[in-house]
This record gives sequence, C-alpha cells and structure tokens, in this order.
Amino acid sequence: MKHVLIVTGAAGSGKTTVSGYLNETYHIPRVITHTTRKPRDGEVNGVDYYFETRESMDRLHLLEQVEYDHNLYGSSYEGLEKAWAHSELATIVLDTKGAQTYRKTLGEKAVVLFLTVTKRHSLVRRLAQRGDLKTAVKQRIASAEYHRDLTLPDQLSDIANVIVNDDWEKTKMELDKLVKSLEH
Ligand SMILES: Nc1ncnc2c1ncn2[C@@H]1O[C@H](COP(=O)(O)OP(=O)(O)OP(=O)(O)O)[C@@H](O)[C@H]1O
Ligand SMILES: Nc1nc2c(ncn2[C@@H]2O[C@H](COP(=O)(O)O)[C@@H](O)[C@H]2O)c(=O)[nH]1
Repeated sequence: MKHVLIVTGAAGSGKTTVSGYLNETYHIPRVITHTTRKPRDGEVNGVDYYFETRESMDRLHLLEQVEYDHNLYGSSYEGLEKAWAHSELATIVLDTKGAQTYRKTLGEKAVVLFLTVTKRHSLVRRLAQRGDLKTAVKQRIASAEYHRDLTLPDQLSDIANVIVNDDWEKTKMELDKLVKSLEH
C-alpha cells in the first residue's frame, strides 16, 4: 500500500532536514509543493518549491491550499502521484492545517510525523543559523501560523508520530525505526 509521510511542526523544527535525510538515506521522494513566497538564498525552483505568483497559483488544481505567514502554499494530487510513481513511500512537508487535510482526504495512507523541540527559543536560533534574514525571522515568529504549529492539533494527537528533534543523531535513529515500521 502506498503511503505519504507528512512531516509537520513549527518553523525551524527540522521538517525539511528530515525530508532531506529520508531522501538521501532511503531514496524516499519528496512531493514538491507550490508557494508564492520569494525563494530564500540557495533555493531552486522545481527542487525546493515551485515558486508561483498569486495568479499562477490560482490556475493550479490543488488538493489543498493554505495561507501561512502572508504567503500561499499548496500541493497537488499530481505531485503526490509523481512521487508515488517512483516509490511506495513519499514525504511531504506541510503546516499542521495541511497535515489535517491530508489525513482527512487520504486516511491511513497519510502517516503523520510531528516534529517538536524541548526549548522553543532554539527554533528562532535555528532559523537565524539557516541564514534567514532577521526581518524574515521576526515576521515569521510573529505570525499566527507559527504559534499554532508549535502544538500538535487535537485531531492528530491519536495518530501522529512525535519526534522531539533536540539531538539530530537521536532523531535519525527514530526516523530509521519509523521507516522500518512502514516497510513492514
Ligand atoms: N536536531 C537539530 N539540531 C540542530 N539544528 C538542527 C536540527 N535539525 C535541524 N536543524 C537545523 O535547523 C534549521 C532549520 O531546519 P529546517 O529548515 O529543516 O526546518 P523547517 O521545519 O523545515 O523550517 P521551515 O518551516 O521554516 O521551513 C536548519 O539550519 C537545520 O540544519
Ligand atoms: N499546507 C501546506 N503547507 C505547506 C506547503 N508547502 C509548504 N508548507 C508549509 O508552509 C510553512 C512555511 O514554509 P517555508 O518554506 O516558508 O518555511 C511550513 O510549515 C511548510 O511546511 C503546502 O503545499 N501545503
């Protein structure tokens, strides 16, 4: 049975890092999503995101779309099918609202992984270390979506796999266990 691992959690919790690790280690493809956000330094169109305008976003046939920190983000069923054509297991990085939509739409095919950290201030430090501009970090941590995604939504609490991503070595071991459980 095909599965998609939904990687969700707050900004800076390590969603993209986790998805990259699963791709490099297990060749699990990531569904590339669409956004109207401007690319960060080093981000490449078609690799990190499909970068869109509000107009081009309107023309897409999306499975779900959200507004997050004043920008639109959305993902398509075609994107998921494209990833599933290569592998029974795919990953997608979503905010918690998108994670809930996927679970409602795909049921048990959507396996949810919620990332968190013990100390919230480490998230801000990680965003700065990633190279995000000071103004961008300030705006992000002031957004309602950032605060919402610090906590696992009630609707996902019974089904989500939770990883406290304080220590990357431990996180990798937990991810290895999760992948093995999905392979069986
Ligand atoms: N366990 C960890 N310890 C220290 N740094 C980490 C850890 N996991 C990830 N990072 C670093 O934290 C930064 C943010 O990680 P990442 O970009 O994966 O977060 P994200 O959840 O995808 O954020 P966003 O939602 O803002 O895109 C990166 O520089 C990454 O290398
Ligand atoms: N519901 C969706 N959320 C998405 C999608 N693509 C990314 N995201 C999430 O948006 C925020 C902000 O991302 P950033 O790259 O600007 O830091 C983050 O939580 C992503 O996981 C999507 O298609 N749908």
